Amino acid sequence: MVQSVILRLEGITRQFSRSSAPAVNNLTLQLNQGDLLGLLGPSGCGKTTLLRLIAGFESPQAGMVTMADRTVAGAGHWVLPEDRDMGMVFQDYALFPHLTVAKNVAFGLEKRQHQGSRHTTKQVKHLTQEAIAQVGLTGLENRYPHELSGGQQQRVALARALAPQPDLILLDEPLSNLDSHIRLRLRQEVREILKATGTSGVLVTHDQEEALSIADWVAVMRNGHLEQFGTPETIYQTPATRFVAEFVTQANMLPATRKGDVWETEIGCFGGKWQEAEENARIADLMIRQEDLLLEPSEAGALVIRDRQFLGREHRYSLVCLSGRELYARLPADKAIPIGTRVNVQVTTSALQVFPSGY
Ligand SMILES: Nc1ncnc2c1ncn2[C@@H]1O[C@H](COP(=O)(O)OP(=O)(O)OP(=O)(O)O)[C@@H](O)[C@H]1O
Repeated sequence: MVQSVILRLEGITRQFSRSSAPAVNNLTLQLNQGDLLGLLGPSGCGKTTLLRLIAGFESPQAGMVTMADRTVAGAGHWVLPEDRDMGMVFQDYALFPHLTVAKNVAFGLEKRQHQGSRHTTKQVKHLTQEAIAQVGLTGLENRYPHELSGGQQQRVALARALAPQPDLILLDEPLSNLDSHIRLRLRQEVREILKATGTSGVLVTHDQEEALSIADWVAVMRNGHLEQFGTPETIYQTPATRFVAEFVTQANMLPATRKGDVWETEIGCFGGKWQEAEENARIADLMIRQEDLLLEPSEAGALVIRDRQFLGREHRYSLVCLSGRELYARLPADKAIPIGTRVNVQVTTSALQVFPSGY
């Protein structure tokens, strides 16, 4: 089945002032109908600006935004936000406190009705009820926002965005105001709701776990440009740059020097089959993911366990090398190695990735 493209960004640039670097710099990507894209990156990398460019709250100085074959910005075109077929969900819910759940959800539909939309009052009622049911809030239609939990309020915001059945939903850090256990549950639900309704989505987040766990595609941004675009699996397993490796996988990075066929580090030498660029490099950082470090207690061990955190299924160990460098390892929680134990480490060579210096 050929999927149609719902969103295309081509060479989008937005610079707020001449003296500052572009907040979004020559960015190109596309999203297929029904897919969910996670925009991920550290604070200030341009995620929100990019979302606002898609929404039409900002206009690009260069490039084009196309939504379902309609150019909405660039190349002489400009479509106002309210005329783009999209819904928005914000971090702070942005509900009207004096309106009930049903009235909040119906708001966009009624506003469109006043602007001459095709919906009859009966249809507005039906679409409202349907959206409320989709987010699991049937029965709470007459409550006011202050009578709902944060998670429920965010569901109302989602229902309000879904009710007009938009092509695309834009979600700006929708879960970051919620407690962690509600956040975990709701993020799965948001994905399920979008999938069940066939709605495409763009979700801004600075939380790598959130992006990897719910998005079909992840765009990692840095200083306004796209650092890597790929599936969560690709981003996690083969980060394109050292930045992606550190930011997304929170992997350990170990300085290494090439000695013949192996890379020498302060915790041992590692051999393997390297890429050509890696073969030619003399100095590099080796990426070792936390879950790929195996610990073997040994009195002559080169590392010491400084601390241990219990994370449920696993322990996260902080290890100190002789140089004082700190590394992290995650191991199944069935066996706890005491703090203070000296250990050696083993790494599956196939799990290593080399980032030549200056890469
Ligand atoms: N209206 C504006 N005027 C001037 N500069 C702006 C404006 N909006 C954003 N910026 C700047 O553009 C850059 C990108 O900001 P943006 O809010 O898009 O980043 P972000 O990745 O969403 O960050 P955060 O996660 O902290 O929200 C920042 O340097 C910011 O200061």
